[in-house]
Amino acid sequence: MTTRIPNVLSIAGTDPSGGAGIMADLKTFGALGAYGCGVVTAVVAQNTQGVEAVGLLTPDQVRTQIENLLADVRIDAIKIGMLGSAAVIETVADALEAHPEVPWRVLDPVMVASSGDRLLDEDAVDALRSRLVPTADVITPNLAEAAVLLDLPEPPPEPTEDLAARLAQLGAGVMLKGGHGTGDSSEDILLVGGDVTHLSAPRIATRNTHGTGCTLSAAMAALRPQRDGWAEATRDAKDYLTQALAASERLDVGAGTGHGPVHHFHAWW
Ligand SMILES: Nc1ncnc2c1ncn2[C@@H]1O[C@H](COP(=O)(O)OP(=O)(O)O)[C@@H](O)[C@H]1O
Ligand SMILES: Cc1ncc(COP(=O)(O)O)c(N)n1
Repeated sequence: MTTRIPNVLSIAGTDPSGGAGIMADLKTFGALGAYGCGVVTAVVAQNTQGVEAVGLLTPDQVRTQIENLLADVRIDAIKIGMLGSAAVIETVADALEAHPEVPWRVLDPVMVASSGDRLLDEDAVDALRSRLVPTADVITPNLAEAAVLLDLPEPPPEPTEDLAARLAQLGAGVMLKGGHGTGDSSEDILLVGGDVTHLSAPRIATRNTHGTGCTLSAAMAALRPQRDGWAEATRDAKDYLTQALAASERLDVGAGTGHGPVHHFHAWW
């Protein structure tokens, strides 16, 4: 645990509507006492209704941003979100392997937006699984992403310890998210270093779920340098997200027919 202000990096795609991607990550870092840095991987034209277009950056553009940043700024934790292509996945994996000094790494294996639009090339899943997952401390798949990573025919209905254990065999700790379940509570399972933690929060009745996964993984990265372990950091990250979901109705973003953002600054305004 550090007492200095942590510098936390998001490597992710953009969301001009500010609810997901690197925009959500930087808000989350700021709300949780971390200084935010950002490396853009993709320029995404999206709003609360869905994704209109995806423009991927080249591997060279991504590599140069990371190297230039790390040559100057001490980074205390990294959150990795949308990467888009196998080539960018390889680039980020190479960069992380070349910088073992960055202590904490959270990988959100972003594949599909909450609107259903694809954010990762289909042929990139192998690279994600074999190159990037083993460089992460914790991966944060939702149920659909867990099914893809494990080659299951369809998403399981709820997180289970067995599913989390199979994901952990890919080479990282696991925060298996149950936001797409149906019960009265939203249940997640954290499995790190063989320790299982069940995390439960009341399911909030809202359409404002755009960026929940981004916000959770960013909160984990922001809090890990400020807490004693992943269990404590993840519990506090989920509490922050639950409060941001509960306060989301106070915002007025989008036409109201899509999925609005959560309120990242619910504790301030
Ligand atoms: N309606 C909700 N009420 C409370 N928590 C939720 C709700 N929807 C999602 N969550 C929580 O948000 C986090 C992100 O989960 P999920 O929606 O499954 O991920 P993703 O955004 O990647 O699809 C998890 O901790 C999940 O439990
Ligand atoms: C650039 C970008 N990255 C990730 C998501 C997924 O968002 P969610 O957190 O709702 O799964 C998104 N919509 N856009």
